[in-house]
Amino acid sequence: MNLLIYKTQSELFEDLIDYIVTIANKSIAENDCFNFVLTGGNSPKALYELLATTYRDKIDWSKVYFFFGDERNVLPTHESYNGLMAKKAILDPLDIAADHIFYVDTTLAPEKAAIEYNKAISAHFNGADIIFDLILLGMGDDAHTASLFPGTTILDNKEVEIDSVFVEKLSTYRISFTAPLINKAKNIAFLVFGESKAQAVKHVIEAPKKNTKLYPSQLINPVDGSVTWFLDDAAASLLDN
Ligand SMILES: O=C(O)[C@H](O)[C@@H](O)[C@H](O)[C@H](O)COP(=O)(O)O
Repeated sequence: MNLLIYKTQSELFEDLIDYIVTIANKSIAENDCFNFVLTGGNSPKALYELLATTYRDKIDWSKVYFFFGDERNVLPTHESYNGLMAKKAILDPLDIAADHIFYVDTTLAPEKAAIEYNKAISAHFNGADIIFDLILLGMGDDAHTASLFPGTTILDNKEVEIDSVFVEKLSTYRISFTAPLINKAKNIAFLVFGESKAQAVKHVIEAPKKNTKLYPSQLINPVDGSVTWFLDDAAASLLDN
């Protein structure tokens, strides 16, 4: 696990973009494509906007395929649909082709949406192992990541797949990558900033004994890949070393 801590968000974004560009260009050079999983939430919006403007010339976007690590159970036109945030922040500005974007079809019931998403992603990987080049993750102040929330059934799903899950505390369904699917990735990057996340960061990174039911982000341990935490000082403020 790599831990990178920054004084400001702009310094964090600069390094995170350099990290993304490096992985993207290596993937494109080796496989002529870059399979990139976006996170939802508020943290990544400015990152996506920077990739689509200041840094747009750093990557051949025609070779990039976009996926979503989780999605809310709302229609694609709803303001809290992660796909809509990404569409506005990066996918439309970069004019990404529709067949390069894998949205979760939330016009379907959650369980069916997860089944269809699994089918679409398996077809994209053409029956090969589903190993993404890079998965971006955020983390909530309750140490959830993607839609792996504390105490939910998806935490026990050991399959490499997308699943639907009822999240009691939100009284809503979510569609999400399981931890085993996330852990297959070549590269995983957590993007976590702000004081409100400091306690969760400490529990996830420094807890002497794991408690993945309580701190689901502890489930993220890539099988062969690497995980890098991009934190600002505030989010890292309770870490010992
Ligand atoms: O659908 C989502 O909301 C995300 O996938 C979720 O896991 C998010 O990354 C965290 O909740 C952090 O969200 P913020 O970046 O808004 O703090």
